[in-house]
Amino acid sequence: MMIDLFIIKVGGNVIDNPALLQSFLEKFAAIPGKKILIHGGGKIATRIGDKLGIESKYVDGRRITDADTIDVVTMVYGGLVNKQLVAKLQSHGCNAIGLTGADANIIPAVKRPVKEIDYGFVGDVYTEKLHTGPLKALLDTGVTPVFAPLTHDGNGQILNTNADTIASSLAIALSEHYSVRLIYCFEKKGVLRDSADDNAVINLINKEIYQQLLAEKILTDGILPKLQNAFGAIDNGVKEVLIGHADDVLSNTTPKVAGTLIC
Ligand SMILES: Nc1ncnc2c1ncn2[C@@H]1O[C@H](COP(=O)(O)OP(=O)(O)O)[C@@H](O)[C@H]1O
Ligand SMILES: CC(=O)N[C@@H](CCC(=O)OP(=O)(O)O)C(=O)O
Repeated sequence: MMIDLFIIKVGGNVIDNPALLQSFLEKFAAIPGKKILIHGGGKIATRIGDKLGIESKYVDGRRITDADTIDVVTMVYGGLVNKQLVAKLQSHGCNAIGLTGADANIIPAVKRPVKEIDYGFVGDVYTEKLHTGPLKALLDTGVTPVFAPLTHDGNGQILNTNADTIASSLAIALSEHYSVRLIYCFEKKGVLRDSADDNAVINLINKEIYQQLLAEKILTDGILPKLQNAFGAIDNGVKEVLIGHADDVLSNTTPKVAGTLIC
């Protein structure tokens, strides 16, 4: 079956680079058919937190989100970044609508239980409880949903959820109705064998190669949640997952893909 829905995630390093963001959004707007954008913005939240005297801490690529931090990320992801992206997409002729996971109750989550680490107001998504109805309705009217990486607990609490996880959860839930290609866009050409060498792209990663790369400690920081989520998607019905450069987003919606294919 042909791919009939593209779910595309764009990370904070792209959003923070005006030239790269501009070219990414132009290309995203040019993708024909149904599509959803999920954005990060971790870098911007860190910078604005710094200005407010609120320090950022990460464990395994996830932000420790205390009471002050959840306010910062709600403002930055749900406000500044989301609305700027929507306005820019509108200027490129893409009829975008900005959402968080709380809107239309699309992404319910639970506050991550405290084990060795207290992540604070970080939400783990209930993939099986996602409400895809409102999204299908928007897609059917030609509107393009743009998600901030925020979820909610149903009791009035906004939660911070890694944007890669939001993207894979939406891709899994929507795979029931569509044939989905999930594309992670960032500022590198793919998963690299040597993170200092931008051209050392690994074209294909299966579970065996993934285990080897983990053992060799080639994967660190933000690439870890990306790959965990990519495999989670593949294992749960998503047809195709790609990790590639933001500039390659348009070609990555065609059969001629660039970057790292996860299988
Ligand atoms: N082997 C690797 N290949 C590519 N990127 C890597 C690798 N190891 C670590 N990284 C780092 O992971 C980062 C991507 O994660 P992150 O900064 O969270 O991106 P995003 O905001 O797009 O999700 C890259 O910018 C890079 O610095
Ligand atoms: C829980 C958690 O870590 N949430 C992320 C959400 C933003 C994000 O994922 O942004 P990037 O895609 O730009 O990294 C954070 O606050 O950093």
